[in-house]
Amino acid sequence: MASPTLISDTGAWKDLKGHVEEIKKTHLRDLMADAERCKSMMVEFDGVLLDYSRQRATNETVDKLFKLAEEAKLKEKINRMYNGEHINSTENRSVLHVALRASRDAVIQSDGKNVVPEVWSVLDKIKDFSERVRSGSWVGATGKVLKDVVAIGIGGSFLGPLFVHTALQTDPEAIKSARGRQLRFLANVDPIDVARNITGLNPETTLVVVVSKTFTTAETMLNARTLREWISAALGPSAVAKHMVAVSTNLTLVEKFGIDPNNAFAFWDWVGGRYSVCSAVGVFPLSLQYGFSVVEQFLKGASSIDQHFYSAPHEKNIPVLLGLLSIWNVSFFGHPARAILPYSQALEKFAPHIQQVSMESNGKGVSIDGVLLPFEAGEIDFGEPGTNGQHSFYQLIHQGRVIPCDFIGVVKSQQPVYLKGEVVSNHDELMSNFFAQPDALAYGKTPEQLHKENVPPHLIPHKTFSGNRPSLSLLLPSLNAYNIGQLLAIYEHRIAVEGFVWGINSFDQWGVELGKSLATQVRKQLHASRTKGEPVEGFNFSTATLLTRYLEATADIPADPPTLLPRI
Ligand SMILES: O=P(O)(O)OC[C@H]1O[C@](O)(CO)[C@@H](O)[C@@H]1O
Repeated sequence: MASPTLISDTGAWKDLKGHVEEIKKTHLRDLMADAERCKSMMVEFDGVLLDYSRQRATNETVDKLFKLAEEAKLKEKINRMYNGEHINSTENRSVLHVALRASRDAVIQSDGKNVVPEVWSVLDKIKDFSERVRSGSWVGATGKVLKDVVAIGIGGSFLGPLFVHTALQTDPEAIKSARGRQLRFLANVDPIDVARNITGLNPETTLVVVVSKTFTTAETMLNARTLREWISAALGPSAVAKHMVAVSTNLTLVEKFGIDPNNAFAFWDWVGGRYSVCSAVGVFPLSLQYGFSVVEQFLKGASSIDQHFYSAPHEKNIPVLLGLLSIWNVSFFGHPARAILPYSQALEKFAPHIQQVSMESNGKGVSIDGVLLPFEAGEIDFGEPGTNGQHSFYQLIHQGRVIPCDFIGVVKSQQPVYLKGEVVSNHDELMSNFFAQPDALAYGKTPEQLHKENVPPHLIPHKTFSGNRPSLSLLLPSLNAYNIGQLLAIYEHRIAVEGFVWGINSFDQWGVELGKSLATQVRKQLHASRTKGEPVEGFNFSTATLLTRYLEATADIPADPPTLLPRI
């Protein structure tokens, strides 16, 4: 008999469908009472501790999930990824972000060629160039040191680097090496983002890095042309060569744009945009800001998890366990969302980055073979650092919808504060919440408990918490560059595990294309209406009405306006 195409046709999937009905009869209050069970649900690797005992799962559930992984050929798929096979079949590409952080002597093949030497030749170039800028041996057109950097890019060419930058900004070692320097990110095509990013900057001391895998992304290219104009207007067109550099896979378009390809940092089509933070996309701007040695630690942290993911058995493999538990929550419990709740302000841009990695990867409607999925894949990711989230959306998580939560805690704060006479340190105060929230979700509060506390009867329904709400906790030893790399790789691989088991292609993103092509049609219409007075045509009633209103209300804009840059 031919093997089934869809994972939902397998015996393991059907078995879990039946098993979840049994698990629904249990309560986390009871499951948590079994210390042996809890002990078996703690896994540690390289200082990172995962506790998944607050999942609505038993050891039997986990065994059944491993069977599902077997049916999905998870290990084979992981091996195929590391072996450089073209697992991104709709784009006919290998998926080798692990090669970006492999050690210099590693061998990772793509299309019959070891890609590691190329990776390291770009890393060496980044090290050299960033040291020249930081030391002042590469200066701007007027001879001034380039102390500020604006990185232009969007999506994967922005969110990962922003996450890492935000996390490093308060790390003591990174602070020392960034002293006197600024790194900003211009992503949105909204001119307000341009205004915000150039405010307070002097073109004479600014280096602009255009980051785009394709070098065709409309938002990035318009922002690049805008900042090229900002530099030329202040320093003359010849200054662009000293003040603009690029990161791309498309060096031909980089040169066409007017950037010397010698000042461009390459990466490769086997690096997906949302998996590119460890390529020059992140490493170059971050090295300019923090120095290469700090960024190298970040790469090492990611590499440590890469090796763990590749070699650890499923029961000890943190990304595998996380991925399977997500599948359990999404596909069997039917929970559509996941909250990412780092108890560290330094991780405030982690959830926005994971939103893209997860939702662009796994938000798919067909299997990798193009068969319509009879189940929902992907989940809605959102999150905020604790404790801010507690004062925002936790009400819904505690008493409204069930949202599986990832609690991420850090043992040692980057910036400890102790106040004499306070009961606990500021970090202990933060961590008290990290430890308390998962139990509040798991145990809840019963009407009986409330009666005992003399709560007035009419308030009892309002103050009752059903509990039985799943979460997991990840505890990191600290939050230095190495740990940040670990955290990134854990989530990247977890998301790959989910996609491998669902049987989808987690490495393409056709879903973003339709919006792009419709925007092209609107752009053409706006140009024709503004320059030739052409009426709005070819749109439905709603869009035509809105477009007409927009054009009429801005009819005073000349057809060919002079260059105008923000002045704030
Ligand atoms: O780096 P580029 O080519 O400018 O693309 C930016 C982003 O656009 C997308 O293609 C769609 O959002 C992402 O996958 C990618 O990270």
